[in-house]
Amino acid sequence: MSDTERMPRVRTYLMCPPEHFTVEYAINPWMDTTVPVDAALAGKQWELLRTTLIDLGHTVHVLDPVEGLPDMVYAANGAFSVDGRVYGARFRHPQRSAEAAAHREFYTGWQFIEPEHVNEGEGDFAYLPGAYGGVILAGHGFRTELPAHAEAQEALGRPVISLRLVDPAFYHLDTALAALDDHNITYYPEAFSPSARRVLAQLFPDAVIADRADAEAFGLNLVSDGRHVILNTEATAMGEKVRAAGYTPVHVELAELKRGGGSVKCAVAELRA
Ligand SMILES: CN(C)C(=N)NCCC[C@H](N)C(=O)O
Repeated sequence: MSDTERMPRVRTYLMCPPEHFTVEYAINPWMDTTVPVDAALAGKQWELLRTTLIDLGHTVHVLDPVEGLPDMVYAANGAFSVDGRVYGARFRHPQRSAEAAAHREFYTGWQFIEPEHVNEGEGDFAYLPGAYGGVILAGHGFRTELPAHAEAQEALGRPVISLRLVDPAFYHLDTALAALDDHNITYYPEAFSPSARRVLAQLFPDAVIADRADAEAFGLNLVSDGRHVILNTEATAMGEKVRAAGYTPVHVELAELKRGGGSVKCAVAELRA
């Protein structure tokens, strides 16, 4: 399919500025507490991501950052919304647990479902409205626990496909898989268990397949509006792969946020009213 045939869909997003961003604890393999973070640079890169989304025609809401919650910039982890219903997050690590309340407050007026099980919002859940009548892909193995998948299905009324992650470097689903549009995905197969790989190959035969270098460059941690695929500047090869599949890559420098173990997608939650 050529680039001109891909139709973008206007989105509404939620982001949280890295005002209090530091790497003062290590809860994933990417975090190194011995190298100081350049907070000013992180702020500039975050702002460029925000304005890129706005320039593409999308709406970006901003969540107030809370002092003492340095990972709050990864706004995708705070909840997961589908058609006006919001399944709240419950963080695996105590360092992040207070973020859930800040997100809950943001969703005042939405139908909010309080979770019983550990889950890290859009970090481990992706929604494809055009695939199989609307399907949720869900990761488990490192952060989100398996019973949260059934809880999300009950809360959101959409089938949830459970996918087991097996490589600690790719500890959230959104480090290893992304929705490119309403019905297709890109993913790095080796991040998943053999059974999960079979499930993905069966459900998404036209998926764009990424390799380890793409995943390590956080090239799968992307945000797509169905046409424009926003990914970090390091992920050049991944950009070419999505271009070959008919999408338009838009690269944004986000190196400072990688220091906390995240990139574009982690910093952006989609609000599906
Ligand atoms: C793509 N990823 C991994 C995310 N969705 N979130 C990033 C979370 C980073 C944070 N330091 C943590 O380890 O929780």
